Amino acid sequence: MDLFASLAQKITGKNQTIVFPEGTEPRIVGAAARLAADGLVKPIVLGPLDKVQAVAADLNADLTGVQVLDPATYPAADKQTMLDALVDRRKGKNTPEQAAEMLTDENYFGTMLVYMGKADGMVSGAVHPTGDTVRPALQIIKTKPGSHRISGAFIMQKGDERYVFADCAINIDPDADTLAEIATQSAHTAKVFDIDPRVAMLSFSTKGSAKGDMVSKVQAATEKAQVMAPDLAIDGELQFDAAFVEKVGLQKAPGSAVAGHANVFVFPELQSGNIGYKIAQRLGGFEAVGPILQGLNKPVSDLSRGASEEDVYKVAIITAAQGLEA
Ligand SMILES: CC(C)(COP(=O)(O)OP(=O)(O)OC[C@H]1O[C@@H](n2cnc3c(N)ncnc32)[C@H](O)[C@@H]1OP(=O)(O)O)[C@@H](O)C(=O)NCCC(=O)NCCS
Ligand SMILES: CC(=O)OP(=O)(O)O
Repeated sequence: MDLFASLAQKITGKNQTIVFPEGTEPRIVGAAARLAADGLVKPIVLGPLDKVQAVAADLNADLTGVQVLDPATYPAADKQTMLDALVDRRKGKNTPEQAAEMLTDENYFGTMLVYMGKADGMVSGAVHPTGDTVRPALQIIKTKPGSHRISGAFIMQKGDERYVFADCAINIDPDADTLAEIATQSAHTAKVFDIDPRVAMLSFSTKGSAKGDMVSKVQAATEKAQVMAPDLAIDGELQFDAAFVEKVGLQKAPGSAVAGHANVFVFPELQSGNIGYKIAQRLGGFEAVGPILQGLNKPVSDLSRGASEEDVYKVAIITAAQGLEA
């Protein structure tokens, strides 16, 4: 069965509530209306009712089943409860005055709805850059037990081909420990999407063909990931051709259980990860679904600002499916 059909089946009837802070953005309103009409999630879109309705009218979208919530007119008692919860969560980090200021930002408001259990997940980032979208989740929702860092993966798919690329969104220059954790998180994400993971730790070097600090970091991360998850197929350091092309894998990394057959690609830092996924998407014709945040206590999903309405719809389905696991 198609990936999204099977996820849609999983969430149907589960009434997962997903909050969309960017409620006046047409791609968001269109996707929320479709998700409600298809009975997949209960969307909450944030924004002034008249503005959301105007966007829906322009799109000819039906808002039946979509809750519109305007933070500006949120009841005073509920706002105070939210503020108290945020002040408590950010104790020692932010003052009450700073917390009140944070709640004027729709991404903090939406994240608090998730933190307080009033929504099961959040999807944002069609308009906001990644940092502004995910910082509230990093500060408030935080990592789940066993995770130390949050990272961002993409499911890349074209026809029957399906791969995981990570980290393409969050950790700018991960150290070896973080890279090892990204590898095990990404293997877990692969399993959620019915991919039997074979994880390649990517570099510009294969098995010592080049030297230097960048290569040593990937080698150390590979060893750490293998220790963290001895049952997983993880190997490195591998160049992309050695990881992906059987003949090249045999030539450059003979005996590797991953080389030539990798389907989970862990990039050494964010420049290569973010550039790599966009090249596969824009030149290679792969659909890029994500970034899916890995390691968070509750699901919050970022979008690329280049996301289409269809991307928003699909990321919301993934977020709701993650909510069932949380
Ligand atoms: C994610 C990002 C915004 C965090 O940056 P930041 O807010 O300056 O980070 P800070 O170091 O000030 O950390 C803010 C909080 O988040 C936490 N945090 C930061 N990165 C984290 C991570 N990867 N995992 C878990 N928590 C993290 C910090 O511990 C801190 O928590 P605290 O306030 O409770 O102490 C930053 O790493 C970034 O810009 N990444 C690249 C985003 C991007 O542009 N991607 C490309 C497009 S997708
Ligand atoms: C994931 C990503 O690259 O996001 P954006 O295009 O919004 O920067």
